[in-house]
Amino acid sequence: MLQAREVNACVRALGAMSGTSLDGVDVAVLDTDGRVIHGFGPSAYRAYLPEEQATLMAALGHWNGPEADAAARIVEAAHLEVLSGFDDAELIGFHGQTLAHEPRGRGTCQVGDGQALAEALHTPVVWDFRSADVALGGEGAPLAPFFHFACAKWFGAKKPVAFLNLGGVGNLTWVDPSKDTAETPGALLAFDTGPANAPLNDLLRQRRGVALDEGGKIAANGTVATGALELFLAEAYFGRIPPKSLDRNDFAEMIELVHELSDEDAAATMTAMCAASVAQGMGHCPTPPEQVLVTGGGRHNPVLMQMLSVSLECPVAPVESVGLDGDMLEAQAFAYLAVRVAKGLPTSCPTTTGVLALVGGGTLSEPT
Ligand SMILES: Nc1ncnc2c1ncn2[C@@H]1O[C@H](COP(=O)(O)OP(=O)(O)OP(=O)(O)O)[C@@H](O)[C@H]1O
Ligand SMILES: CC(=O)N[C@H]1[C@@H]2OC[C@@H](O2)[C@@H](O)[C@@H]1O[C@H](C)C(=O)O
Repeated sequence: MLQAREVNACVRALGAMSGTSLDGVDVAVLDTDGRVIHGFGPSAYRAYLPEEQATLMAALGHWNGPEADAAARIVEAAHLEVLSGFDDAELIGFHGQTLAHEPRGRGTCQVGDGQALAEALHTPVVWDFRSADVALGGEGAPLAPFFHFACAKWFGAKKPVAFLNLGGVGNLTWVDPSKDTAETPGALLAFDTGPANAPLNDLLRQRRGVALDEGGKIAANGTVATGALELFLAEAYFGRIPPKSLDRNDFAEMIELVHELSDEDAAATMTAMCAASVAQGMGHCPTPPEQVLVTGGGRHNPVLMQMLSVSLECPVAPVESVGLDGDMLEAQAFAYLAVRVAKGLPTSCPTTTGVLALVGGGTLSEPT
């Protein structure tokens, strides 16, 4: 019987995240009772090979069929490889790879079989974190907010702060740590801000065969096209009241807005689009946060960080400034959420996903 089910037990959990930028699998150990963070453990990263990444890319938008199956096998093999390097986890939180996300339509689809991983690793696995939330009327995303609340408590925040994740898609969590728990009404507000790095990555892959604008060097030599930026901000998504979420490719057509621009101007404009969507989203925060703590790969881009600093009305800093690891925060989040699921605790609430009631999303698969 999994010790995690004992209410007060601290569990050594391993979280695994394969995000929308499709670059690889992040894995991190977290010690937690599902409420309080007791400690952070080792972490690892397993990049997808170019041919694996191409298969994952081709599977985006496929809810099932051969493309989705091929993606699932890659996701399972990559996770097995990296998770096998850890031998003392009592529980694994396995997010899988999102191929499609349409919470108000067909649902949400993360591929990778958690039961197969539980068997291969001889360890219980929590997976399929998003379906229960969507079934109860929620967006199914973002799910990291309850962990963000625990992080704010962990570093001793006393006033509201915001966590901003800049991966393929951007998401913001406003946290009031003076409230007792994440479940307390008014403690959290969360939503996807807009596209973050994915559209620029896709543009540069098409035009230059490179995966990203390393260090923002291409954008640094460009000029922002204000007309394209204004057209982007006129998208209906930005007028929607949160909670709200996005699929990776919901803004794929924004490449059209920059298609006549040079690589440098297009990169500068797309970087500005990311920053401007965050600035627009900040207006939804119940009170201005004391600071915005940036996590995810976008914090490695100084041009993006500078644009955020200029356009937000509060200090902006990477999460490392409060002792957290911005490359592993999402993996740690799914370790945390796995423990909550095992203990029957909720993982989302009306103000994080728009779900009708507190819901604990996830399937617990024990090895047979
Ligand atoms: N040194 C860097 N310079 C510029 N951009 C970077 C750098 N490092 C990472 N990035 C950007 O961050 C992306 C990866 O971010 P991250 O790993 O947080 O995404 P993800 O977790 O896959 O996405 P999501 O959070 O949407 O699921 C890269 O694809 C790239 O666009
Ligand atoms: C459907 C889906 O996979 N959404 C991801 C994606 O990547 C960032 C943003 O969009 C966020 O909503 C979510 O991931 C993070 C880990 C979350 O659920 O908090």
